[in-house]
Amino acid sequence: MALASGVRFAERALLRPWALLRGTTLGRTEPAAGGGGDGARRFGSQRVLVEPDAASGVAVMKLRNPPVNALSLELLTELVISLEKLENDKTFRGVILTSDCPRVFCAGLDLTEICGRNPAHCAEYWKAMQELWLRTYLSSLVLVAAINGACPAGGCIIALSCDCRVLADNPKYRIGLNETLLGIIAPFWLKDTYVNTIGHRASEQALQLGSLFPPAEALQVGLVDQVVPEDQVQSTALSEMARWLAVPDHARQLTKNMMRKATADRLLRQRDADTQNFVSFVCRDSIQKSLQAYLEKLRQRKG
Ligand SMILES: CCCCCCCCCCCCC/C=C/C(=O)SCCNC(=O)CCNC(=O)[C@H](O)C(C)(C)COP(=O)(O)OP(=O)(O)OC[C@H]1O[C@@H](n2cnc3c(N)ncnc32)[C@H](O)[C@@H]1OP(=O)(O)O
Repeated sequence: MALASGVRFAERALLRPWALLRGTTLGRTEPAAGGGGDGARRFGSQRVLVEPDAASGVAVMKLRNPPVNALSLELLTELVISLEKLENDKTFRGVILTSDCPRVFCAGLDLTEICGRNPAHCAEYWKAMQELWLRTYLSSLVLVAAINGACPAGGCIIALSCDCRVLADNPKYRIGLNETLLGIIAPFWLKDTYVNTIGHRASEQALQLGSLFPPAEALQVGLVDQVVPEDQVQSTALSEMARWLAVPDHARQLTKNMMRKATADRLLRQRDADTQNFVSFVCRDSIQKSLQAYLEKLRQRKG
């Protein structure tokens, strides 16, 4: 079949995630609350809850790594595996990605994974980050982010890797790439994703300033597609999903691939170098000090 040979090429180049899996409980299946048939059964892992609806071909994937859905190595691995499972099941055409943690969609990279860790651990962690981005960015499924909480840095990238973003209208739910404020730098593939979404000039400003946009500004700059009252985020995400699923899969998938492949290929061509850059950068004493200070500030700041 002609379908997305480029997507398949990219998928073949991706790591197998199983080796990363440590102490997770993937594959567990349990009846959804009030559910009966197969279409109502949910599955998932400790940190990712998947509620599949076979009738509509849409699954809701909830991040549940309290308190703030920081992207730990385990969460990254479980996300990759859950996504792969849905992609391999031809019943499913779309996924709504949302948070099971109150007030936070995803706090981004788990700073405890790169603070005071050895280079080998940082490298393993970064490879898992690359893997998740590649898989989501090139996913053949329609991905809609239902952003029901704060969405900084890596959380923003999760959202930007989706095809469409719906943000709850709450001034505390800010979204953007604030890396520079932590003294770190967004890698080129993250920058490319930003530019592809909001354009060069807006990215140049927002990346340097580490801007986190409140909902109205996020909508204005094009970081999100809709801002709706908090209690309408899920229903709006479902409506958006219906709009995207009204398009024939093969045409939509090939078009998505055409729009995104060059960006993903840039990372695929230099994954090892990107990992080495990341590791040598975050393992510098000065960067470790800034990250420690930021983490300490977060721990002291309550509310
Ligand atoms: C499926 C598709 C996926 C695609 C994915 C691709 C991924 C590719 C990613 C590539 C990313 C590369 C670059 C990324 C860089 C980063 O992400 S750096 C991290 C930046 N994050 C932040 O700056 C957010 C920091 N946190 C906050 O601002 C707030 O915590 C919050 C999110 C706004 C929530 O506030 P609140 O509800 O008030 O909670 P707090 O009290 O602040 O925090 C609770 C505890 O959680 C700890 N914590 C918070 N954030 C982090 C974190 N990022 N890492 C580790 N720990 C964190 C915080 O210290 C508190 O801890 P305790 O005091 O011990 O309870």
